[in-house]
Amino acid sequence: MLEALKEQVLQANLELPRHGLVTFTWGNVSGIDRDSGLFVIKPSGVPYDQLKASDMVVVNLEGQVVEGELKPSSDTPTHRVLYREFTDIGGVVHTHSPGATSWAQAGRPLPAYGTTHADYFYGEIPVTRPMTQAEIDGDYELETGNVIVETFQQLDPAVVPGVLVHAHAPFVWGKDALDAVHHAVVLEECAKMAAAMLQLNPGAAPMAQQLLDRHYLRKHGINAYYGQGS
Ligand SMILES: O=C(CO)[C@@H](O)[C@@H](O)COP(=O)(O)O
Repeated sequence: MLEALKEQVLQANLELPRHGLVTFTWGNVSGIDRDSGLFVIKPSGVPYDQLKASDMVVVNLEGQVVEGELKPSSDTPTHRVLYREFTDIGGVVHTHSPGATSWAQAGRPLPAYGTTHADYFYGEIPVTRPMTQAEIDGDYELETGNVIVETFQQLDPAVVPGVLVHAHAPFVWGKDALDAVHHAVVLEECAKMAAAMLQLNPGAAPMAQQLLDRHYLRKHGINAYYGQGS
C-alpha cells in the first residue's frame, strides 16, 4: 500500500541528516495521500542509517496504524492534527535543528530579517504559547498539534509554512514531504543567520514590508517569475 509514498517519505527522512538537521533520531518526516486520507511516517527511534521504505508506517487521520510492523513516530499525533486542520499541506517535518530550536527554546518568533527568509516565508515565523500543565500531562503530542493550530488562527499556513513550538522545536510543512524538508532547511539557515546578525547589530529591525512582498511574491504570487516555469 502507498509504496511510492513510502519511498518518498524515506528519502525525505534521509535528507534530514544529510542537511545536518537531526542528531541521533531527533526528527521525523511524513507525507499524506489525500485521496485515501492515509499518511506515511517514519517509525519511532530507528536510526536513520537503518531506515528502509518497508519500515515506514501507514496511519489514518483517526490515528490508527493501518500498515507497518513498527511503532510510528512519537510525534504522529502532531502530524495528524496538522493534516486534519491544514487541509492543503502534503508533508510535515519535525526536527531539533539547533538554529531554529534555539529560537523555539527562547520563546521568540523569528522575524523576517532578509530576502532568504522572504523567498519562502511571508512574514515572521510564529512561536506557540507555552503549553499548559494539563496539555503536557494529557494527550501531549496531540495537544502540541492543537497549540500549533491555535497559533495559526489569524495566519495562513500556506504562506508561513512553519512554526516554532515553545520550549521544544520547529514543525514545518509543504506540498509534499520533500517540499517540507526544503522549508526545514531554509528555516534552519534563516534562524542561524538571524542569531549571527543580531550579534552584529542587536537593534536590527525586520526587513521592509515592500522588500518582503517583492521577494515572496516573485516566487509565489500570481505573477511569479522566479525560475524556469511558465
Ligand atoms: O521531540 C522529540 C524528542 O524530544 C522527538 O520528535 C524526536 O526524538 C523524534 O522521535 P521519533 O523517533 O520520531 O519518535
